[in-house]
Amino acid sequence: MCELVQKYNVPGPRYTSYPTVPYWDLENFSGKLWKSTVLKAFQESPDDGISLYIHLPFCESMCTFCGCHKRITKRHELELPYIKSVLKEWKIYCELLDARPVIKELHLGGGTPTFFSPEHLKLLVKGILQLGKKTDDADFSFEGHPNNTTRAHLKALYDVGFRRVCYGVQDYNDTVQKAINRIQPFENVKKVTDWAREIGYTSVGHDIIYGLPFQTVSHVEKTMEMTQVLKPDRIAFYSYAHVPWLKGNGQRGYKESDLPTTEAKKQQYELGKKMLTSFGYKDVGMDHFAVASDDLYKALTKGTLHRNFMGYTPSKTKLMIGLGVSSISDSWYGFAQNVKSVEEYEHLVSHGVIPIFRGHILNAEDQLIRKHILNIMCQFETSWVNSESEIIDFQKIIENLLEMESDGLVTVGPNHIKVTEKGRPFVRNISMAFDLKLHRKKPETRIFSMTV
Ligand SMILES: C=Cc1c2[nH]c(c1C)Cc1[nH]c(c(CCC(=O)O)c1C)Cc1[nH]c(c(C)c1CCC(=O)O)Cc1[nH]c(c(C)c1C=C)C2
Ligand SMILES: C[C@H]1O[C@@H](n2cnc3c(N)ncnc32)[C@H](O)[C@@H]1O
Ligand code: MET
Ligand code: SF4
Repeated sequence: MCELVQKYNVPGPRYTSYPTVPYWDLENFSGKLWKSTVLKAFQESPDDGISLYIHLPFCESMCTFCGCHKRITKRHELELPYIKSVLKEWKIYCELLDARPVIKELHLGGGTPTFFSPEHLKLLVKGILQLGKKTDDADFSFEGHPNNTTRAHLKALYDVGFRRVCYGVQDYNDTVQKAINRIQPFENVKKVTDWAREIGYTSVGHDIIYGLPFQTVSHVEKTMEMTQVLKPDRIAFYSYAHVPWLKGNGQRGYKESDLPTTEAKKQQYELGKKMLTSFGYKDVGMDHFAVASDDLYKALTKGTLHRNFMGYTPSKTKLMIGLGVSSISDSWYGFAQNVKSVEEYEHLVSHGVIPIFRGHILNAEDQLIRKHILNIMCQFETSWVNSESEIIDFQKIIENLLEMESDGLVTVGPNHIKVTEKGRPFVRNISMAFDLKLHRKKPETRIFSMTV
């Protein structure tokens, strides 16, 4: 296993989209094309509903491991203008659609949604629901910071339909917490987890990371033991993505030599996974574990599991609109990303403009490859019919997989590929075999995190 880890630990995309952002064809993209794909996806899926992601970028202090798009500030007077802008952006989209949108999924991410006051968050969600309506089985969720989520936040969001929350835990060890500038005692996580359950949330998630600076196998062991005490319904167990070259990201306060080696990181993953399994958690897909009764695991068994910019979700909607700075939207036929600066964002929406700055329209090849990568990431297998060979070169893909086949990570049939149990930690590498854009043009600079 160790040799495999060394061998396959290469830079690679996380495939929250295909094509991945660095491979978007910016020249053949326009706001006009984008709007036409949004409308098409909307009209083609009247019954599925749409997904909304809202990015709330502010945080009071900078965690140095964090790869998310955020703005560090203590100026809470920024809250209201930002929320008004998000509602304006939503209005622009609603005017484009020819019917009242039905919302299947709503996720508040960040940054720190709980930076905002409960009143402002309620105002935001009520404003969204004024122009749209919820499906009966809607999944409304948010990311809560254990250090500043209050009972009032949980209650306010519960009242407007939220039933799922995830908290950033990362690691409970003091040395690790100091290194990532995030002092967060167990008591805080316990308090917010208990409150959520008392109020009636049906799914509480914890995010845990391995491979953090100064983190050891025994820190992971201890963090898992403490996690078991609180019994979260879902656990995201992420590999630390070291991407210090991303602009505005604070990954500096520690040295590369403070990070665990590839081998140590793999041991942390193996132990974490073993412990989670022994506690009764099910492995859902890359990075995700859940109790058997959680919707995410049920989706895996039903074959409806889907992956988008939010990570894994229980079902697919054709249209996902991302509101707020840096958010990415997915219209099935295209992707578009919003501008990253708060000022520019607020300026654009105040002029009635959809605030995107780049995007990609999928051609027939992209759509097929995306389908297969989604199958690999969500169902751990994929198959194709002969007519697809006219559009993509499966021989090339099979060639790319030969070495992984001989290492026992996949089985390859004439028109079927299946990830083995041993191959599961390598789904990113296996997906890379399908990424014809990556094979045609290898990146010249570092853009992706390591796959292990
Ligand atoms: C709450 C924080 C977010 C996490 N993922 C996203 C958010 C908002 C959404 C997201 N993730 C990526 C993109 C692509 C945009 C881009 O500019 O490349 C978006 C919109 C990809 C990504 N995420 C992480 C990295 C390092 C990258 C880019 C490079 C790569 O594919 O490796 C880090 C990271 N962010 C989040 C997680 C869980 C995570 C790493 C495990 C959360
Ligand atoms: C939303 C969740 O994303 C995870 N997260 C944020 N940045 C990184 C990173 N660089 N590597 C791995 N996980 C990360 C945290 O666990 C957070 O809670
Ligand atoms: N900002 C929150 C936290 O750190 C939510 C997860 S990170 C985007 O806990
Ligand atoms: S981990 Fe959460 S609180 Fe910390 S900087 Fe990132 S978004 Fe902000």
